[in-house]
Amino acid sequence: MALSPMMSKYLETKNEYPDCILFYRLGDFYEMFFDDATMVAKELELTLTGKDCGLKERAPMCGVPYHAAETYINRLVQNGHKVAIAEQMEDPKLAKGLVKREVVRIVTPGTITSSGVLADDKNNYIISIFYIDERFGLSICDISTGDFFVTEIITSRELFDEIQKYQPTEIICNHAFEISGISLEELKKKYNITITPLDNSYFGEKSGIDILKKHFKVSSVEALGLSEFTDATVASGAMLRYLYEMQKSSCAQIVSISAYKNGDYMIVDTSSRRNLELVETMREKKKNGSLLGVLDKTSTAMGARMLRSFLEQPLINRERILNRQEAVAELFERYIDREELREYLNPVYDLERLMARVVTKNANTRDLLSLSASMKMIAPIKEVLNNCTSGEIVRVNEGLDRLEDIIDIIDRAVNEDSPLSLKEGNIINTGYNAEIDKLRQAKTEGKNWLASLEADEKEKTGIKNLKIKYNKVFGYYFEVTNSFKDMVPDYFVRKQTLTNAERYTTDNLKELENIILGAEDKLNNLEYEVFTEVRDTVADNVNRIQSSAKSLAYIDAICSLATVAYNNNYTRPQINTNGVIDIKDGRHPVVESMLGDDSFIANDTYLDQNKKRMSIITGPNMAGKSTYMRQTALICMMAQIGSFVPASQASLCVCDRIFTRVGASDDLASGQSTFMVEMTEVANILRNATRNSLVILDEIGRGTSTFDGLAIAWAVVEHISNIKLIGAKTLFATHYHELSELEGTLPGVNNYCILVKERGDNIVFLRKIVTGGADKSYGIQVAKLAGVPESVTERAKELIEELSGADIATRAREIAEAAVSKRKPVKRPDEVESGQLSLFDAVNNDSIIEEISKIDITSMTPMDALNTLYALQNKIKNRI
Ligand SMILES: Nc1ncnc2c1ncn2[C@@H]1O[C@H](COP(=O)(O)OP(=O)(O)OP(=O)(O)O)[C@@H](O)[C@H]1O
Repeated sequence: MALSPMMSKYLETKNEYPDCILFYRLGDFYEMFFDDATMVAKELELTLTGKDCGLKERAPMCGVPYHAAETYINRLVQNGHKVAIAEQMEDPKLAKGLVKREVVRIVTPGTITSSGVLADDKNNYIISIFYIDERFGLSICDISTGDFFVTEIITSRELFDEIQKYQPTEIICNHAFEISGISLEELKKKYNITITPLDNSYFGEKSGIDILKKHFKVSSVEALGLSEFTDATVASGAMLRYLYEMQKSSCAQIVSISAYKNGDYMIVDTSSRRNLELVETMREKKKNGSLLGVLDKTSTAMGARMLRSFLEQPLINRERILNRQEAVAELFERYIDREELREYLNPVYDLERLMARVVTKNANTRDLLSLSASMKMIAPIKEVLNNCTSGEIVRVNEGLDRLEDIIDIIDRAVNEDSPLSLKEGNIINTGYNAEIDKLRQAKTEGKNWLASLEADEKEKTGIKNLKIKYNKVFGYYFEVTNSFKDMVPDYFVRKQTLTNAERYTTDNLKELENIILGAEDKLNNLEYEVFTEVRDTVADNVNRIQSSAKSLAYIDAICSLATVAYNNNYTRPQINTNGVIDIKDGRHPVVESMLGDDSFIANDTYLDQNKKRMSIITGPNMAGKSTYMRQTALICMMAQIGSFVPASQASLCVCDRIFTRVGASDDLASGQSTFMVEMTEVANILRNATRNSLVILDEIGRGTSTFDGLAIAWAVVEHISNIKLIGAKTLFATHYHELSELEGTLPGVNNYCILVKERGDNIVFLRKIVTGGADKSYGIQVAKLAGVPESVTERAKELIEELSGADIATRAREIAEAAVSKRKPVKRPDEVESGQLSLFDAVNNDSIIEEISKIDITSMTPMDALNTLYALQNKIKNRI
C-alpha cells in the first residue's frame, strides 16, 4: 500500500516544522496526525480517531473545526506549544478545483496577539538574547502592543534579573547557556518559558542592521539611537527576523525602538523583586496583595500596563523623578479634573491591542467602532489637560493626537448596527460610497418591483392568495395553495410541489430575480471591499494611533497614582541630594490597605551616610520587623516611580539599588540548600551594593548553626557598614541580640527595637520602633500565642531556667555522643549530685541511641535544640 499524495505532502510539511504542532487544513477542519494528534487529543480532551493513509497501521488523527480553531490554538500556545497553521489555497499551476496547502502562520507563546488570551494588564514579552564572549545583547518585544526595547548586560545574574523583570513567555537565543548555574532547560521548566534556540545566521551584525533599517525605514541604526548597542542590535535583528517569519502582519505594530543601559533605572534584583512583592505576591503570584495591587486604579488596560512598567523600572535620574512627581502632584491637587479624566478614560478600549487586530487584518466592524469610540474620548481629555501646567502633562498633551480624521472615516463608513459577519452586507453606511448606494437602491427597488408583479399576477389570474416568496435553494417563486391550483395559467412553470401547495416561476419573475440577487451579491462583496479599505487606512495610521495610545496610558497611570495618593492619604516626598532617608510616620502600603482601618502603627525611619548608616533591629517574632523594613524599601521605591508615599512627611535620596535578603527561599535554585541560597544572595549584596544603595537584611545567618550564623551576621554588618568597603544604608533585623554590642563599636551602627508590652505571661505587640536593643526574645510567649500546647511552652520555660547560662549546643552534643558510644553521658558535678540527669542514665535502648546519633545539633537554633531535647526526653520517659 502506498502513502496517499496528501499524506506525503503532510509529512513533508511536518518535517519542515518539527517543533510545531501542525494544524493542517482539510475543508472545514484542521487535522492533526500521528504524535501531534495523540498529544493534542490528550491535552485538549478531543476524540482521537484512526485514518487509513496507506501505512501499515492506521494513523492517529484528531481534528478541530475551522471556526473554533483559534480557541484551540490559543490554549495549546498558552501551554507552551508552538503551532504551525497550514492553509489550503488555490494554485493556478494546479488543475481547477485542486488546492495546495502551505504554512501561513506560526503561533508561539511570545507571538500571540489575540487580546482575548493575553492578560489585559500585563505585557506578553518575547526576549531575544545574543550571547557572545560572556556578554549579552538583549531585545525585548511585545508584538501585541508594539513595545520594543533593547539593552546590554554583562553578568548572567543581571540577565536573570531582566528575565524576571519582564517575565517573558518565550526566549529566542543563539546559544544554550547557564544563568547563575541555571540552564535554559531548567528555566523553561520552572517558569514555563518557551525557549527557542535559533540558527547562528539569525544573529549576524550586518543582517541585523539591514533588517532594522528596512523595518524602521531609516538609513542607519544611529538614527534609532542604537550606535552604542552593537550586541543588542544583533539581538534585535534576530528578533525582527523571527517575528517576520512567525507573524509577518503583526510586525507593523512595531513602530519605535528604544535603548536603555543597565543603570538607567534602579536595579532591583530578582529576590528583592520577589521579597518586596512589587507586582505579585510571593506565594500565590497574584497582583492582589502586591504593591501594584494597591497602586493600580487605572481605567484602561494600557494604563495598567504602563503603571506596571513604572514599577518594573523605577527611575534613578532625579530630574525625571521630579518631573513625574510633579505630574502626579498636579492631578492630586486637581480633584475635579482628575475625576473627569478618569471618567473619559473609562470607556477607552485597549487601543494597542485593537491595533494589533487592525494591522493583522483581523479587526471586524465592532473593533473599528470601539477604536472610534475610544478615540472620541481624546478631545475631552485634551480639553481637561489644557488646564494643566506641569511639564510632563503639557508635553504629553501636545503629543496627544485627536485623530479626528480617523474617527471621521470610521464613523462615516461603518454601520453601527452591522452584523458580526463581514460577508453578509449591511456593514457600510449609506452615503459613504456611491456604488454601494446604487446597488442598495436596486435591491430595495427590486422589492417594490416584486410587490407590483405579485399584485399584477393576482389580478390577472384571480388567485386571491397568490404570493411571491423566497428561499435560499429555489430563489423567488409564486406559491399557490392547492385549492387555487386550477386557476394557474400556462405561462407559470412549476418549480416544486408541496403537500398543500405548488411553487411556480415565470419569465418576468426570473428576470427580476437575476437583477435582485445579482445586486445583493455585488453589494455584499463591495461592502466587504470598502470595509477592508477603511481598515487598511486605519492600519496606515498605526504610528499616530500607537503614540496617542501611549499618551493615554501615561495619563491613566499618573491619574491612578494621584488617586491612590489622595484616597490613602499619601504625602509628596522631597527628593534630596544629601543621601538621607528621612521618613516620618511611614506605613506599609499593602499591610495598611489590608488592615482596612487606621490600626496600622506608623513608624519613623532615619538613615544617612554618616552616623546612622545601619540600624540593627531586634524584637520578638511577630513584632513587625519585616514589615517595618519592607515599608522603608517600598517607600523609596514608590518615590522613585514618581508616586506619593505612605508617610506624614518624607525626604528621600535616590537609591541606585535596593537589595533585600528576606527569609528562607529555595524558589529558584533547585538543588541548592536554603542556606546556600541565602549566602548566594548575601554574596550578591556584598559584591554589588554601593554607598547609594538601600540594603534590607532580615535575619541572615539563620539557616546555619547558631554560632556560625552569628559570626556570619556579625562579619556582614562589619563589611556593609564599613564606609571604605560599602557604607550602604542598611536595615538589619536579627534575633542575635549579641549584635547589639556593635553599637558604639562600629561607626554608623545603631540599635533599634520594636516594642512589646508584657502583660502577665502574655505579650502585647505595640509595633513601635524605638532606639536601643531588645532585652528578651519572648519566643515562648509567641509560641503560646500561636497555639503551641501549654504543656510544651511550660516545659520550655523550665528548660530555659535549667539551661540558662549553659552552652546548649555543646551540652546537647555531649549527650548525643555519650549515647552513641553507649557511655553514660558526661555529667556536670552539680547535676550528678542533684540527680537531675538520672534520666539519661536509663538510655540503653539501641533505637533511641540511633535516633540521637542522627540529630545534627550543630545546625540547630537554641530553641530547636531545646525542643528536640524535650521530645527525646519524653520518648525515653515513655520507654522506661
Ligand atoms: N506597624 C504595624 N501596624 C500594624 N500591624 C503590623 C505592623 N507591623 C506589623 N504588623 C502586623 O504584624 C504581623 C507580623 O509582622 P512581621 O512579619 O513584620 O513581624 P517580624 O517581627 O518580622 O516577625 P518574625 O521575626 O517572626 O519574622 C504582620 O503580618 C502585620 O499584620
